[in-house]
Amino acid sequence: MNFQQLRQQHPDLPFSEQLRLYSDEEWQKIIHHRFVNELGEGTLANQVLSNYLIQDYTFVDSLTRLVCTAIADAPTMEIRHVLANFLTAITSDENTYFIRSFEALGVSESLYLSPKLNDVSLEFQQALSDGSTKGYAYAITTLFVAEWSYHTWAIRLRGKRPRHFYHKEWIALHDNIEFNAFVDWVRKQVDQFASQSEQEQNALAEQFKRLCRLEYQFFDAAYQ
Ligand SMILES: Cc1ncc(CO)c(N)n1
Repeated sequence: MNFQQLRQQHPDLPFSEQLRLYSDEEWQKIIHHRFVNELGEGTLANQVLSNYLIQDYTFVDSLTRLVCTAIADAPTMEIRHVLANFLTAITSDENTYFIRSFEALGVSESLYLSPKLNDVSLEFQQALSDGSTKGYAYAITTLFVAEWSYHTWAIRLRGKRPRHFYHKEWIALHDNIEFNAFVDWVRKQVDQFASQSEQEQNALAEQFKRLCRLEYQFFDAAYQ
């Protein structure tokens, strides 16, 4: 089924939910990934988490660039303000999480500042960079996959109390009042893209699916 057929079958769903449904198979693989389960149980091996965080530190670097271009392309000052606040969060609280975790896990600065990127990370960089060159809607939809998927698995882990701070805080960074409000806001932005042309909608749906696939492959890669 193509994206327009899916929209016709589910005309009452918000655009964000239509996008998600179009990529449901990939989406479920992210939310129920072994990595997520082990994070919640606190049984994730340090080696796996180290592999993941080393790659993810470069992902977050690319993500900050994407947010910068979304700010530049944003249609209003109010939108710039919300995105700038998010940029502050990922360059402060989230950044210090990485640095403290690298220290606790014994990952040296030379390793996390000049890592050897795996294939999924390289593809992710390309997808994020594509996401930042095609205008506001494309950039926001790209950001949306990353934040909404992490938000969704973090909510799923509510009530889990892993012992180590590097497990606990990675969940808390994706389930807290400010972050949840931000994800809600992004979702409402995306819902407005229902008014774009069919051709643009289809491009957003394909980008959404491509990113969902990369998200679970990114988890897979931490085990290799
Ligand atoms: C790969 C990946 N996707 C999403 C997020 C959430 O920002 C992250 N930190 N890493």
